[in-house]
Amino acid sequence: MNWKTFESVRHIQMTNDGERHTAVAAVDRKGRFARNESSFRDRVSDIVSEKNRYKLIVSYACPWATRCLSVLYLKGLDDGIEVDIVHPTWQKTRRKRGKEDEEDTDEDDGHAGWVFPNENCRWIQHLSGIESAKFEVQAYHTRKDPKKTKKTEFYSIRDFYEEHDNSYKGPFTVPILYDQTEKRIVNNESSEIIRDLNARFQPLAKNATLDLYPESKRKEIDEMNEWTYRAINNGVYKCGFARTQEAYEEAVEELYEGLERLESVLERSKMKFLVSDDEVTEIDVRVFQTLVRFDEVYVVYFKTNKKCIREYKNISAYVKRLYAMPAFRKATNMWDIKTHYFTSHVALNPYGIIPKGDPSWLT
Ligand SMILES: N[C@@H](CCC(=O)N[C@@H](CS)C(=O)NCC(=O)O)C(=O)O
Repeated sequence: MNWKTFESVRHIQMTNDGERHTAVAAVDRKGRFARNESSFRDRVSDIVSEKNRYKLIVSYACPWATRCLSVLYLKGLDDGIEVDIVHPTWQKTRRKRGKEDEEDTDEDDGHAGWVFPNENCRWIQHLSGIESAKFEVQAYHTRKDPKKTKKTEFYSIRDFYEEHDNSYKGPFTVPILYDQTEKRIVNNESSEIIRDLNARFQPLAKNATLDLYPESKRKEIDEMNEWTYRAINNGVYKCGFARTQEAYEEAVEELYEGLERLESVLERSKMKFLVSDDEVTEIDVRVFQTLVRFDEVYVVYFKTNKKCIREYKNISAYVKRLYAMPAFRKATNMWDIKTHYFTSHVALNPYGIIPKGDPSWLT
């Protein structure tokens, strides 16, 4: 066990004392998880026809990022917008000045977050330093074309934020929509990125006729976005990152009320998707990402164990229906999902053991 590294990372994951921090530390005085507002909120104002001017930086593990990835695949934008994928296990994000090798991280900097390993790096070590706790690096996790960024190379997601604003203290989150011409973060808020992917890249979209936010359904989608975000998408995090029994119980109650409500919406409507029988919309994309992770991760890790998704008749059939669609399937990588949650927060799972689970019900 490397106690020095472990302690510095644990400290920063548990406190919010003005140092660079992660979302895990965002709690209020009552121990309730209080998510930070996203900070980069420019929108893509013109219609984009230039290939690979923008890139989307994601983790397969993150439900907010894979929202964007599903939309990118649904719209057929995979040849028009580049995608960079980070490794799911958080690492120290600051390397010693002048050192190229990511093993050489700055011991005095406790921040841990998303990184792109070198292409010759085969394993990522758990931050506990325990020898046996190491996680494979796939080619898709490795560092991407350095010429497209302002600095000579980027190692961590934090590097992208600090290129943009060196005084920014985090959290250094994905997804990021990055402008490769202006070399800047345009937006880091998934609910806005999916709207821009839906509407602003039409000349590059192979499936431009699909409208995920159609005029006639906007009111219904907005209304559903509100309660599903509060109770379900953000609700699982409020359960998992709660620091008092009271905060946890409040969050669990709200979460399961939300799931019962979703179950009855699907029971009553008998439609294939949430607000339409023939076309998927953004509400399906948003809700799916939480539901598909629920039984494999949240039930154990976030203590949302009153009921599994596979026990809900209508919700489980709905998740399976979406999972059968290539755009959803391609954006779902269960290895990255499980590896991230169980190996990144040293304060919550110090040994990085990944529970077995069984996602076979999805197919
Ligand atoms: N509001 C953001 C939330 C994104 C977010 O919380 N991403 C998490 C991963 S699931 C992250 O990157 N966290 C990094 C950190 O906390 O340091 C969005 O919806 O885009």
